[in-house]
Amino acid sequence: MAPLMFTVSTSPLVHAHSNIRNSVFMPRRCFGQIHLHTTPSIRGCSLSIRSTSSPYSGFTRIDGKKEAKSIRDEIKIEVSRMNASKNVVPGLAVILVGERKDSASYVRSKKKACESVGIKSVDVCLPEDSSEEDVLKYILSFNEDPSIHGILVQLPLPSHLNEHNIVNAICKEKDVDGFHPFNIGLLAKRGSEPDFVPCTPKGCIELLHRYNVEIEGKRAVVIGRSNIVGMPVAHLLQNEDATVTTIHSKTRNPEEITREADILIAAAGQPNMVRGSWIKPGAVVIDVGINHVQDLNVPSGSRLVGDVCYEEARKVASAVTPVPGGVGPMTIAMLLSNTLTSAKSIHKFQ
Ligand SMILES: NC(=O)C1=CN([C@@H]2O[C@H](COP(=O)(O)OP(=O)(O)OC[C@H]3O[C@@H](n4cnc5c(N)ncnc54)[C@H](OP(=O)(O)O)[C@@H]3O)[C@@H](O)[C@H]2O)C=CC1
Ligand SMILES: Nc1nc(=O)c2c([nH]1)NC[C@@H]1CN(c3ccc(C(=O)N[C@@H](CCC(=O)O)C(=O)O)cc3)C=[N+]21
Ligand SMILES: [Mg+2]
Repeated sequence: MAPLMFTVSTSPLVHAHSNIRNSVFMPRRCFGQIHLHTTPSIRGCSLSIRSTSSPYSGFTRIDGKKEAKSIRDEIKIEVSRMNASKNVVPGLAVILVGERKDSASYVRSKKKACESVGIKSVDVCLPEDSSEEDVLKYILSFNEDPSIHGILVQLPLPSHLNEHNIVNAICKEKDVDGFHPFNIGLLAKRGSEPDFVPCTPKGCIELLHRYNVEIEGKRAVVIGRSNIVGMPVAHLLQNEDATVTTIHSKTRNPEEITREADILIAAAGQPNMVRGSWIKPGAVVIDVGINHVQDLNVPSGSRLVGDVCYEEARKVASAVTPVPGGVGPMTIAMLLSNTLTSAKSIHKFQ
């Protein structure tokens, strides 16, 4: 644990406009570490909903693309430091089954990101009708392969495959997605830390840290309870002493619950579900959703939107992540970070 050593204003409420990017309070090198927050930068305020114009002169667009770039720059330095000292190149294996276009595109982004920091990436693309044995064969060989430090099986898998059996086969030392029951168990268990935290949830928390958003004692609401995002991000927030409520598809009147949130994380996969009126004024909103919606005004015929109606949210919230350019790039940066951590741990490099 490496608490930050900044001594800063102890005023409990600081206006959002003091939450400037590039602020001297911005923690550096904070991925994969645990922070002590002494800078409550985003102002909490009354519950009355103002949906006309922003009460904050300092609305912040949380720039995940920029933060991810700076994390990659640091990872690149660490990768070369490790290579110089141990003659080891971290290696990530990605297994893709089937031909989903979105999955293939994430796999390409991961490969490109690996190249940009000097991590070796090995991709295996298997046909849609692969058997469980086919997939397990690759996992078992990567488990044994000393040049591979991280193994990721792109989800969702084709429906005839048992996700549970496949994810469990990844050895826990190379579980850079943090989806193995061992790591999920440690995440959920109080007083223990998992070896790997799932990348998207870790990216969300990292953004909150980097923008000096106070979490302790705040009300956090998570929309979604999936194994990939909703469930682990709720655990992470609770571990940081937020009071956490989870909303799912059976929740009644979700907007009444989201309006109480100081920190709102939307991961439902429902385009523009979160309207301005769902948001408490001054709240910080993290939009995980990646939804392709039809737009005949653009050449591709479709456009990427989040779960949050950004144009409405920016008038009410103090800070919002955009889609694209918010959580997505952070997810990939956290994957690189987890792969580096794994390689360091396997090769006993500090
Ligand atoms: N930016 C990134 O890096 C990533 C983005 N994503 C995106 O995040 C979104 C969520 O992904 P994922 O968690 O995998 O999705 P899932 O479909 O696995 O889970 C969605 C969750 O949202 C809940 N939900 C769905 N509709 C509603 C609704 N109308 N009201 C309340 N809750 C609802 C579901 O409830 P129930 O449990 O009851 O079914 C479920 O818990 C998707 O858009 C996905 O593309 C995902 C991973 C990474
Ligand atoms: N085992 C596994 N691990 C995952 O981490 C995993 C997965 N399976 N299955 C699918 C989801 C989704 N996911 C994303 C990664 C990057 C972006 C990303 O970079 N998005 C860009 C835009 C991308 C675009 O333009 O399409 C952005 O938001 O700016 C999005 C989504 C990882 N996932
Ligand atoms: Mg724990």
